[in-house]
Amino acid sequence: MHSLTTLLVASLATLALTKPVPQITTKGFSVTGTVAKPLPAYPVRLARVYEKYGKPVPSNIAAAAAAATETGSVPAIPEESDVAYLSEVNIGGQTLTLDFDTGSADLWVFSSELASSYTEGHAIYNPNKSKTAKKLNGATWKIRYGDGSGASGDVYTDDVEVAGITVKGQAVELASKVSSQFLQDPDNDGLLGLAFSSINTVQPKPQTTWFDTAAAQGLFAKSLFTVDLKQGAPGTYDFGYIDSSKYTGKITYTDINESQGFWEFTGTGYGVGDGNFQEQDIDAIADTGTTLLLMDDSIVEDYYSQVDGAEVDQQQGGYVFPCSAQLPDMILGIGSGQATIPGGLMSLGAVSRGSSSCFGGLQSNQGVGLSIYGDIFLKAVLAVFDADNKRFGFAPK
Ligand SMILES: Cc1noc(C)c1CN(C)Cc1cc2n(n1)CCN(c1cc(N)ncn1)C2
Repeated sequence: MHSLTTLLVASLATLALTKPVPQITTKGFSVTGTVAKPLPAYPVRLARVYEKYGKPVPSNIAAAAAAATETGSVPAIPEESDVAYLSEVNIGGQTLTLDFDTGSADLWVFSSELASSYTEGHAIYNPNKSKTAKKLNGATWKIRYGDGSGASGDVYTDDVEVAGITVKGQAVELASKVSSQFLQDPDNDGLLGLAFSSINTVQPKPQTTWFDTAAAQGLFAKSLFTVDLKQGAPGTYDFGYIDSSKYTGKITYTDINESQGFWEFTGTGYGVGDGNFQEQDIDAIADTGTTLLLMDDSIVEDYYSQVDGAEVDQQQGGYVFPCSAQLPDMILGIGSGQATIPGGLMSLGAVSRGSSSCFGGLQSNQGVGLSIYGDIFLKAVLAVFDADNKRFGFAPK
């Protein structure tokens, strides 16, 4: 960066830290007198300028950015057989456990607007019991997921706390209808979408995800979150920072294409066990809301051809194999690196209690043309969803 720019940035930095500035609140401007309380955005924006040009962030700016922004971590608790992972969220003083989903962009909840026969066993959100709820008049939503499940209803805004970080005025979509798949899952009180807000289903005006609302309010020094899921054990979602103790080696990044609203990238190929790596473009999304690893039939058939006794079980709806089988590792090329999914993670366990037949973690994407790198993949890595730089990263752990 040549001297003029340095001078400019430095003067901006000084300005931001000394000049009394109007305190922007959600209700517009109010001047806070002579107290020089820099806008959260300034030091954060300044830190980003330095980062953008690959320069070290001066300690006073980094300190100001850190003081003005938030980070947080929340456990991700696996449901039975790791079919989904649930995390606590507080909405207007009410605690629910939601499925954080990087494959969708609606924050919806089981609510007081559902028939009580549908809410048994669930925590529900009742806006009439919240001091901060406001109805978003005229707004409705309706979502359909890849497996045919879905829900619909109307919309309020309220204060939503995730990982100790509170976002004011967040759109909360109340379910007045949910499909049968959700009724079978008593611990799941709804979803918190972490895909791009461009695919939010609220009409007439789509709303932003909790993460995008928080980022727009300048709450994060770095607009990114990490996902650390584990097989049969609690993991974490971290917001605004990368915890270096959660991975080994280095993080490998690949650019994402957000035009479909997903964390979508082009994988570089795959390998089965210690076999040859097959270089091929794989259009993939990183999706915490999908249990499995869903890929093209050719790859699925290649993988199970190396598993003795593996076969398609129509009744179970996919490949099964003897639970005694030694499963090969699955290697996924991403960016300049390769993610290894150990064979032990490539199973969802016995198809039913006591059965010796196990359900494969890798299944067909039914030819939809997109591969879905779901929880089976995410259990093998520390995943970084970096919105600032429009990139997805992974590291061994
Ligand atoms: C998950 C899951 N899988 O088997 C069961 C049972 C569950 C849990 N149970 C509540 C049923 C269910 C179905 C869905 N979910 N939960 C979460 C959202 N869904 C997604 C998200 C997404 N990104 N992509 C595809 N579908 C479908």
